[in-house]
Amino acid sequence: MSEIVGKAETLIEALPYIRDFNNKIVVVKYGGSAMLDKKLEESVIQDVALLKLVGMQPIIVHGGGKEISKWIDKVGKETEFVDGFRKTDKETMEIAEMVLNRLNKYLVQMVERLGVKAVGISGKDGGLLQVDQKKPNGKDIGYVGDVKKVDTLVIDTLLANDFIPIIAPIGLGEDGETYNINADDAACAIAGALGAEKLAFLTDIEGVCKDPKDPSTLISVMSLEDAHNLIEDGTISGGMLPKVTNCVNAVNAGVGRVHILDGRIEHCLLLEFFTKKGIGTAIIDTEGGLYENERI
Ligand SMILES: Nc1ncnc2c1ncn2[C@@H]1O[C@H](COP(=O)(O)OP(=O)(O)O)[C@@H](O)[C@H]1O
Ligand SMILES: CC(=O)N[C@@H](CCC(=O)OP(=O)(O)O)C(=O)O
Repeated sequence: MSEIVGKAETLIEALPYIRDFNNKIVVVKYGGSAMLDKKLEESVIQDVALLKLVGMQPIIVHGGGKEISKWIDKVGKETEFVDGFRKTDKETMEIAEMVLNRLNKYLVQMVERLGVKAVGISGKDGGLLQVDQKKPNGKDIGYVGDVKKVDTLVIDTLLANDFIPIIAPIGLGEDGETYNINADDAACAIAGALGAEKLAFLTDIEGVCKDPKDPSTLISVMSLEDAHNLIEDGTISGGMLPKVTNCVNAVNAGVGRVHILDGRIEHCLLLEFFTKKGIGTAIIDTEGGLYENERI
C-alpha cells in the first residue's frame, strides 16, 4: 500500500470511534513527563484540540506537582509527601495556587493558539470543587482537600458554549479556605460527576503491567474484577495503587472507560482513542457491554 493511501486508512480506522464518541465528554488528567517536555506538551494539546474539532467534549484537569516542588524549593522550604499527598501549610498552599494558576493560563494559551476556544478555571470557580480536609490514614497534612461535592454548572456552561474547560486542582472548604487537591482525585471526581464517557490519565509508564519492569507484560484491557485481583495479589502496588483505585471508583461512578496511558508517547490520546489496538490499559466494566470495534 502506498504511503498516501496508508494515511487515509488511518483516518478510516478512526471513523467508528469518531462516530461513537460524538458529543461525549472525555476528561484528560494531564501531568507527568508530558507536562515537562515541550514536544510532548505540544502533542497533548494538539490531541485535545483535535478531539474537540471532531465533535467530542474534552476537559483537561491538570497537575503540576513537579513545578510546585521547584518553587517550594526556591523559597527554601522542604517538600513533604504523605501517602502520595503534599503536606500543605498556608504558605505551601499560596505557592501551589500561584504555580497551578499560572500553568492553567499557559495551557489555555496553548489551546487558543490552535484556534480552539478554552477557559481556565480552578475548582474554586462557580463552587466547582467543594472539599473536606483529607486525612490519609488519619494523618493531618494541612490544607489538602477530599472532594465532597462537584457543582458541574460552570463546566456545563463552558461546554454548551464550545469552550474546552481547563481545570486546576484547587478547591474550597466549608471554612472558606483554599485546599490543594491531588490532580488524579480531582479528575476522577469531575469525570464521575459528569458521567463522562472516558477518563484518561497520562502517566510515565506504559500502563498497568504484570511486571512493571517489563513493558511487554502490559495489560491492555482490565475488568473491575481483574483490577481487584491484581491489587489483592500485589501485582499493582506503589504509585499505581491509588491510581487504579481511583480508576475503579470512576468506573463505579458511571464513567464508561478509564485509560491509563503512557504520556511519554507523542499523540498517546489519539493512539488510544482512535485505534483498535490502543496503547495503554483500559479499565472497563465488562458487564456494561462493548462498543463495536472495541478491543478485549
Ligand atoms: N503493576 C504495575 N504496573 C505499572 N506500574 C506499577 C505497577 N505496580 C507498581 N507500579 C509503579 O507505579 C508507578 C506509577 O505510579 P506514579 O509514579 O504515581 O504515577 P504518575 O506517572 O502519575 O506519577 C510506576 O512507575 C511503577 O513503578
Ligand atoms: C494534595 C496534592 O498532593 N496535590 C498535588 C496537586 C498537583 C498534582 O497532583 O500534580 P501531578 O498530577 O503532576 O502530580 C501537589 O501539590 O503536588
